[in-house]
Amino acid sequence: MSAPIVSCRALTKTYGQGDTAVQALRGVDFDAAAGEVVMLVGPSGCGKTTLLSVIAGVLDCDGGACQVLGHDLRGESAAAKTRLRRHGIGFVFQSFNLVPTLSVAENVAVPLLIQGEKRRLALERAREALVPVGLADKALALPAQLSGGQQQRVAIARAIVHQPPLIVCDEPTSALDHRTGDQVVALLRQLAQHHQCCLLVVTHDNRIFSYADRIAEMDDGHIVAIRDASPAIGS
Ligand SMILES: Nc1ncnc2c1ncn2[C@@H]1O[C@H](COP(=O)(O)OP(=O)(O)OP(=O)(O)O)[C@@H](O)[C@H]1O
Repeated sequence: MSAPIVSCRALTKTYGQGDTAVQALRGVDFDAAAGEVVMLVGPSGCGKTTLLSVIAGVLDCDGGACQVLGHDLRGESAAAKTRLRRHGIGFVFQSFNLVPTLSVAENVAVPLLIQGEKRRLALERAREALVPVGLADKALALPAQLSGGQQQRVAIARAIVHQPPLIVCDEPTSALDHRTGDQVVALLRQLAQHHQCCLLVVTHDNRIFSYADRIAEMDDGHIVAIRDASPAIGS
């Protein structure tokens, strides 16, 4: 197995307290390695987004252990987690989350600018990142001038521009039609493999399962099964 990128043991997370408490994670064991695509699936409310958010250092867990990129997240300060997110993790969301007033290239440059890269160099690298997603000619466009599939490809360029070893995606295809969603996930898989990064995808979309190496099924705050998937043809 390649280098471990994520390792969770007996992970627990509860929202709220007392009568209104919701135990979203009830002891999750989960591992993911460099170069693999793992999809987190399961019924609504089973804890997929919570698990992804803990792994991405966006949410704190209450119990158990969570190692990401060699960092023990339970022992990390908020500042250290912010650094980990900025340098180590790329994010792709259901609703693209592009800044409407920035050009496509400026949107892609955001992770580099946040890291402190000089604007000229950041924009140059952003334009380079638009090439593999097929949008080099849209660098100066505004997000609203692009289709949904094109906007998600911009978001993918933004997720990979700083070459993070981990990319997390929450329902990346749910705002897209089937064909476009398929293309977007094929592209994500191809780029993740090219950069040997670990790709974690929360999804309800069983049409994209064939792009996973492994599928982790969640139910009621647990991972109840992990199975190998058949990788998509041509990957
Ligand atoms: N901020 C919050 N405050 C309170 N409860 C929450 C919060 N976020 C999630 N929950 C609850 O935690 C449980 C797990 O939610 P989570 O969003 O992780 O599930 P999910 O599997 O991603 O669901 P979906 O597929 O519908 O997005 C659910 O019962 C949900 O209602």
